[in-house]
Amino acid sequence: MSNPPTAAKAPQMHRKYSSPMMPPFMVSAPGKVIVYGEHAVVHGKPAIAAAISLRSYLHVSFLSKSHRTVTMRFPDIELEHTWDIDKLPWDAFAAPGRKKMYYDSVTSLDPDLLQALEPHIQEVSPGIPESIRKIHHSSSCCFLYLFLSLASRKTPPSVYTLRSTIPLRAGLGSSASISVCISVALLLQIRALSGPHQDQPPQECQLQIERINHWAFVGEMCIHGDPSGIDNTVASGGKAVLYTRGKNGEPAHIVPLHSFPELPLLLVNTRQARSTAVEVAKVAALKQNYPALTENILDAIGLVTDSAYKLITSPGFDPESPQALKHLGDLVTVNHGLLVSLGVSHPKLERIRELIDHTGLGWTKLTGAGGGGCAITILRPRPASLPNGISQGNGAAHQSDDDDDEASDSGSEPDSPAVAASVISNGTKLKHRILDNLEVKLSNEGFDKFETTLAGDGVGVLWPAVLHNGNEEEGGEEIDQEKFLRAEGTEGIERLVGVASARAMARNGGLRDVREGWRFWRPWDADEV
Ligand SMILES: Nc1ncnc2c1ncn2[C@@H]1O[C@H](COP(=O)(O)OP(=O)(O)OP(=O)(O)O)[C@@H](O)[C@H]1O
Ligand SMILES: C[C@@](O)(CCO)CC(=O)[O-]
Repeated sequence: MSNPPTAAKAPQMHRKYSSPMMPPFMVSAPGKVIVYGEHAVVHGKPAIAAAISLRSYLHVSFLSKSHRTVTMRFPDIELEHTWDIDKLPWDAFAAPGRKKMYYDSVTSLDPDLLQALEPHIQEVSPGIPESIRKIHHSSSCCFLYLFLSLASRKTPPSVYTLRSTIPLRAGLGSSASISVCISVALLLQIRALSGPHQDQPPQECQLQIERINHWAFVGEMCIHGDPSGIDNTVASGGKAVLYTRGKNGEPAHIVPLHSFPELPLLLVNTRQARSTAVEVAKVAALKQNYPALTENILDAIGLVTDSAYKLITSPGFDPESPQALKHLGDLVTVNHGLLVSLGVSHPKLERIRELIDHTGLGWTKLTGAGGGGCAITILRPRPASLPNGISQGNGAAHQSDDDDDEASDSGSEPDSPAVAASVISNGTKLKHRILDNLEVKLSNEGFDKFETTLAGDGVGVLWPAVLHNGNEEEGGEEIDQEKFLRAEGTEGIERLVGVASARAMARNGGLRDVREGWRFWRPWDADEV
């Protein structure tokens, strides 16, 4: 497999797109969950977020020079639009004082550039309902702002096809993930990135990730009003970070958490649409009306994050130890309560929490902006510890601090405390029975359940978009745009792009998906690409 063109070392090749046509290539970026600290992070408190295994995938293909068009195909939101490259407002973006280089720092959107883009955004999806049109326009604005900032008038005609396995507007950073994909694709096209390749030193990996993240933040600003930057940071670099927003345009303080445990995570989507911008504005209004009270709640959320950070980075931290997990779980519970008091929960999130609490499977909180979206549950690690200390209260199971009592199978209802206790004697099989039973209940109430792993890879590159299925001798199978569009659901997309989690499970205990042919910038273990 060849590497992406790395022009940093060959300046004479810079921005040269002559024949033969560039091969199609793919990039991908993960979604994220905020484990602790959402909303408070907007107001300068620390938060911890981690990448998840759900991802967006962007396929870039090139047309012959006779076309002078750029096409955005975003079927997840039923958006497809083609612009004439020559009619885009290149002059506005290249005006003296406005032109940005790929290494420049852009911390806010330029209102004049937004105005120059406006007619090109307005021509997208006329005559559809306003609520959907707004979504189309956010994605178009993100794409066009980045395209005009990073590409040039001479850019080759191209088609950008994006599909995501991350549910939209669910608190899982779908917008950041697409911003990262668009940024990395454009940066690769203009040869402003080096690698990813084997043996790339960690500092060099970090530099590429920062460059991508920087532009992804610009894309995020086009979609959100006032993002903290935490989502794009995790979608770019992967794994997990402690993130504190910079004050007055200063850079954010980002501490990569390389020791963050790759914990199994239950994710439940309320399927209640909401907008991050609206939820963030709710908290801003609360702060305006009740400044001292709101500041205290935000401070308390910051303390939750601090406590988790101290634990995770303490010497000898063992995520498998029941005490450590209980500490992380208690913090999840407290964090959720504080978010409820900020007014960003939703009855559906509370219902999910009630259903999961009843099983004793783990600790649950809303994640992301709330107001709908998703809940996360940190699962107890070993079936043996699953029902520890479950006791009866108001008909629901809840955890006590008492840890080591065993109980026997009573044969009652699968989610009753007695049956939860029986998991100890029946191990993993029963844990899965409880999970299956929960899935049915959640699905009956219209919720979607996903099982994922925390702390995965960041940006990935498949250059060219060819998979060899383990056989480097044969030419391999090209992933073309049509195959990508035809792939059915998450499973179909993952199969097409070479994700083999089952194989990985057998090989490494399910800790990391295997992504055949894909390369990643992994500053935490630069050799293991
Ligand atoms: N698969 C996709 N295809 C095209 N556009 C997308 C896709 N996923 C997200 N977007 C864009 O991102 C917007 C969703 O952003 P929003 O911040 O509301 O949700 P989120 O990023 O999933 O949640 P959060 O920010 O709380 O984690 C959509 O309106 C759309 O413009
Ligand atoms: C609610 C919020 O804190 C998290 C969104 O995923 C907003 C942000 O950080 O931009």
